[in-house]
This record gives sequence, C-alpha cells and structure tokens, in this order.
Amino acid sequence: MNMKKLIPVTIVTGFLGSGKTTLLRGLIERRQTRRLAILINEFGEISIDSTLVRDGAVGDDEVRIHDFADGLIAYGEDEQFVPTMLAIAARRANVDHVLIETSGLALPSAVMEQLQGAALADDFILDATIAVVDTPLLLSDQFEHAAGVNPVAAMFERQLESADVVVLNKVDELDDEQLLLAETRVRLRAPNVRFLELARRAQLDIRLALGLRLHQPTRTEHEHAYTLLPAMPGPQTGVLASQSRLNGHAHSGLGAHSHGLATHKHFHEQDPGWQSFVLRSDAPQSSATLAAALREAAMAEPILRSKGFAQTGEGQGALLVQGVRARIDIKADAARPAGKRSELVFIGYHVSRSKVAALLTELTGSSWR
Ligand SMILES: Nc1nc2c(ncn2[C@@H]2O[C@H](COP(=O)(O)OP(=O)(O)OP(=O)(O)O)[C@@H](O)[C@H]2O)c(=O)[nH]1
Repeated sequence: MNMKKLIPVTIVTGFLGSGKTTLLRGLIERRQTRRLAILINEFGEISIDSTLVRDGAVGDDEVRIHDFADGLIAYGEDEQFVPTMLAIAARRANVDHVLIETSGLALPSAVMEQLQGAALADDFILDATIAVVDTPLLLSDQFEHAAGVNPVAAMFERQLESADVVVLNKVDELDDEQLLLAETRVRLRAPNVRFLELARRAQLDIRLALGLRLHQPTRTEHEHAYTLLPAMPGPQTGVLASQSRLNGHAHSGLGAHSHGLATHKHFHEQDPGWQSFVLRSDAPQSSATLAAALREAAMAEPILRSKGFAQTGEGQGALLVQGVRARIDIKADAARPAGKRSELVFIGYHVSRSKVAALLTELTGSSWR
C-alpha cells in the first residue's frame, strides 16, 4: 500500500468571465506560507489569465504556474496534463496545494476523472471543486432555457453540477431579494453544493477555498473513486461560521454523492458554435474609444468575453482590457511593457471574426485584423 501523503487539489470552474482568475490572484495574495502549484487552462490562442496571475505571483518556489493555453486540460487525449501533475508530485516536498483553473468552456468533471485515474490517484486528492458564478448574469435570464436548449445555460448547468462550493460573485450592486433569487437558481442546478458563498471581486477567505477536504479517496484493488465526505470535518466549522454568506442559507443537503464522470469534453469540441479568435492592431488605441467600440461590438455580435492588452502609443503605458459581454473595463496596466501591438481575445457563440474586426476597425478608426 502506498503511504505517500496525497497532495490536495482544488478545481476552480465557472463560466466565461465569472471571476476565476481574480479568485486565484486573491488566493495567491493570501496564501501565507502555503506553497502552491497552479494550472491554468484557457480557451483562446493566447493566454491572458496566466499573465495576470503571474503578475500577482512571487518566487517560483512558492507559487509555480503552469499554462495550458488553447489546450484541453485533463482529457484522455491531452498530453500535457498528466506529465505536469507528475512533475508536481515529484517535487511534493515543496508543494502544499494544487489549484486548477479550468477554462470557462470546460467541465470540471473531466479534471476530476483524471485525478482519480490510475496515473494520478496515488499522488493527489481532490480537495473541492469551486464554481464561481457571475451573479448579475445569472439573474439576467441568460442562463435560462427560454426556447429550446440554450448552449450557454447548458454549459453553466453542467459546470455547477460538480460544484462543492459555489461562489456568488459580482454581488456589489445586488440587494437581498436578488441574492435569494440567485441562491434559488444555483440550488436548482447545483445538487452537490456544500457551501454557497458571497464574494465581492471574487475574494474568498483562503480557509474556505483550500483545505476543505470534501472528498476522500476510496481505494479498491483495481479502481479509485472519490466519495464526498458526509459532513464537514470538525475543525473547519468554526472557520466557516465566520464567513460572509447568505443569511442562514449557507448549507445545503450533505448527502453523499459520486460525481458524474461521463462529461469529458470541452463544450467547444462537441459544439463548434463556440468560437475564439484573436484580433490585433498596430495602431495606438485610446482607452475611451476602444471601450466604446468593444461595447458596441458586444451588442452587435454574440461576444461573451473579450480580454487582452492594448497599446496607447510610443512611450505610453499599456492597457488591460476586460470585457464580459457589454461590460467593458479598461485600465492602465503598469506591469505590461509598452509596445506597439494590441492583442485581444474574443470568445462567443457563433460570433463572426470578420464582423467584429470590421466593427472595431470602423469604431476605433484603426485597423484590427
Ligand atoms: N463588478 C465586478 N467585477 C468583477 C468582480 N469579480 C471580477 N470582476 C471582473 O470581471 C472580469 C472577469 O474576471 P476574471 O477573473 O478574469 O474572470 P475569469 O472567470 O477568469 O474569466 P475567463 O477565464 O475568461 O473565463 C474582470 O474584469 C474582473 O475585474 C466583482 O465582484 N464585481
């Protein structure tokens, strides 16, 4: 019998733009002495999230970040994931916790299955799966199936199905009634949720995110399978009681369950309607003009997410661009070297690259290709 200490793994999932990267950055800042290994999987050919997380990270020995840009993490056909995890296991004396951010278009169940597969189950234990929710978006009925199957709603539901912890994020401007409605909607879709937390700017107490130990390995001779612990371990209870959360509504049914492991794929593999592309411009951009152009483009085309870096001209600083649908946020980014080329990633459902390029070109008065 293998007596190695299992390394805990927390999976952070959530729809496009819900706040996963912001949550990770916060956890890094508040990690105290914990040494973290972080895997980031993005949908899109250039990686923005890992750059942002890296900006907040420190020494390599304390926080080490592994990128999987444009890749699939943790699928049978993926060639990077298992070797990366095994390399982390090989330096286990220097790793206290592994965090995996899945892409906004991936299902956490795929990662969960890999963790309990033969290659990894002797080294890792799933700690918890955390789903971050864009609460205003949830309330906006975008996640409802109004007419037929809504692919956005379907993905959101399947991400929530595996969640142990749901973080209702972006709650800054919501009142109690809206929060209760959001909670009801989450509970309908997240049968396994153990903790429902409110977050502003995706900030979560690290004790609520790491070391929850909501799963335990059950080992038989030939297979490994996780089962959910029937209740929270004692020492956590006091900590959790101090968390801000929905008044008196934080806990849910604690019935044991096993996770559905049949849902392996990135949604975009099953449904080619999901698209991602990069547009670039070598002309200097103005923050206000670009923001207005992106807003307009997001209203004209089904863009669900835009992000990247824009350049404002020689000797001027770079901008960090973050768009979730028509909500566009552009701010100076001191960490980014000034340069010439602006580069933005767009993700959407049946979104047209040429139409978005034409709109941006027209609205910014500079060529985007
Ligand atoms: N107003 C508001 N904005 C937030 C909050 N949390 C995150 N954001 C913003 O939402 C945008 C997306 O946040 P990210 O953390 O990049 O989201 P993500 O889930 O990693 O995005 P993808 O990886 O692209 O799916 C950024 O502009 C954040 O600053 C919040 O609580 N309130």
